[in-house]
Amino acid sequence: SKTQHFKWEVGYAFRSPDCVEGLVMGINGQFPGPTIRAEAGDTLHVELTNRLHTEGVVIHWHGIRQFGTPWADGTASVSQCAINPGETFVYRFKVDKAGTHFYHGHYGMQRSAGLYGSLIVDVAEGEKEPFDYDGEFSLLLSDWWHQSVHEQEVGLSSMPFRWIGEPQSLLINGRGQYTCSFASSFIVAGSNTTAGRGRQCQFLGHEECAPQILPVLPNRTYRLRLASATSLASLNFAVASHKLVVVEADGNYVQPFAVDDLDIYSGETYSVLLTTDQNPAANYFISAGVRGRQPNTTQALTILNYKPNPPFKPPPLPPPVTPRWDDFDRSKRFSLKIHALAGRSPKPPMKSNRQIVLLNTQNTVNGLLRWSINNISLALPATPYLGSIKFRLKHAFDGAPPPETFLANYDLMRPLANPNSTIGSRVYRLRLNSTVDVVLQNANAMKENVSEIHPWHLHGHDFWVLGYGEGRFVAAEAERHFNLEDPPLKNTAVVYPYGWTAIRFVADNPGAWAFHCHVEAHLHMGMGVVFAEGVDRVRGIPVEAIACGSTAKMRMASNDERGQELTRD
Ligand SMILES: O=C1O[C@H]([C@@H](O)CO)C(O)=C1O
Repeated sequence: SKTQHFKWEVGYAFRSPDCVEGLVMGINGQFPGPTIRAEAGDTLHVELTNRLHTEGVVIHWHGIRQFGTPWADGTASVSQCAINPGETFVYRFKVDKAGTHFYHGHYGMQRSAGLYGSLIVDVAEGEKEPFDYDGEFSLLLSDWWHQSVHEQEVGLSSMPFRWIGEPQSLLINGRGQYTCSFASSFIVAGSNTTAGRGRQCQFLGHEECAPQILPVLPNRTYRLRLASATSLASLNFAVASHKLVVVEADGNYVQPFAVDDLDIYSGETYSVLLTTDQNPAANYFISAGVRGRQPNTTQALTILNYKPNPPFKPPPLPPPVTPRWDDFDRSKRFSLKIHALAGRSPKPPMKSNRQIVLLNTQNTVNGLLRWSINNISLALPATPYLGSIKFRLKHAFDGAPPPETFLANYDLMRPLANPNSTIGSRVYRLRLNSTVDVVLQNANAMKENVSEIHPWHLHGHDFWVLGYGEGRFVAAEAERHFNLEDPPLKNTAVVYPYGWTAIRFVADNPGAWAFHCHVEAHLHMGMGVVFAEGVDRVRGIPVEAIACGSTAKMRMASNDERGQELTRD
């Protein structure tokens, strides 16, 4: 293993991700940011300088557990202070496990501004993956708005509320087409399958918004690494005429299974194997279309280009049809196909020490639309939790324990009679090395007969997905059906409308960790909680991570010396 050094500058640039010019947040002038390629066991040393003129920034390494380096998790207000314009923060951490990951901004809604990139970890030298392939491609999926992130943020916290709406475009590796389609000859009336804007794109290949084509040879097997950095969209991914064999989910091996298409939620990653066993005289469409919410966005397209066909040779067959957005039974069937690969992943403890039930509801707080968890809507404090817990700064956040469940007579199927909830900053304190079950319980939103889909992402840990269910989670009944045999290990899991999802994890990573809906707007509206375990054991928090809020004042009050010691202790 080795240490890899990167010098990155985050800044805005004019780009045309979907053929329409706007501002993107890039790294070293690149959008999406540079791909990091490492080997398991490597240490990454990323020197990040903020070249935004008036905003702080942080970068979260999604899927990396940050054992021993909780301050490098890159979550503003949780693991560190935002990096100020002109300042530099060094992210130094180990990538301990092979897998498909990505990185992204985690301050305000900066992920939506385009701050993301791929992070691929290969197996360590001498190790082997449990499958073979001849070549690979990384496809980072995202959604894109023409409205600025600032307008989006202000709209979400305005009265009257202004929802961000569905994205204008879907992007594959930062490329989409808003003004034209390169499958216009296949337009299906009334469907979002192909671009509604009938103009045919004329690409030479060098255009910023030209799709990145995947060149392949016949009769080979390719690994497609998919990662969804979307802000809102749940996606369905497919390659016309080709089967996809799922082998990895969120950086963990799964029991291989073949599908025609797969659902991928924001925050998830998958590897699929594709064999080029179709007629080699043709090219084939690759598509990603919206699922889970009523779509108003045309599907993202690129081409599987059988060599030696020209890259843009039009495929004779239409793009795959994205399954109906609200066919949730279909989505659930896919979720239930995912099992851990025997012998390659740890099994869950058979019992948990604690069960936390998290009910999500859409609420109003002083008339503003918010999301709440057990009736508390998360408002991140000015002082990051890691520092304020470590140094016992009592007034930096609400120290009361948050509720472990919700009222038994709560009607999940109706809008709240009283939609008021409160803003809060409480923390679930977990006993170090205890086994924790979390049940995500979905419910009706503000509008009747609406319950939305939410992908939840846990920082600092992988978790086992023990089960999904409909309606109210009833422990005695549900637990009998938990999968304790071969549940998949993941870091993101979806909770379906009016349903529940049960996960289990071991709180074995000293630090403060966010657990939240990965829909950017929903987190902004309060849809998250914070877990903390063993923080008193955390040693070596860099000064830069705590140079704000109450931890900064603490250091000044102690004339710097005690502060220095404290952070070194
Ligand atoms: O948080 C959300 O707000 C809107 C809608 O519920 C109210 O406009 C929407 O679709 C969300 O996901």
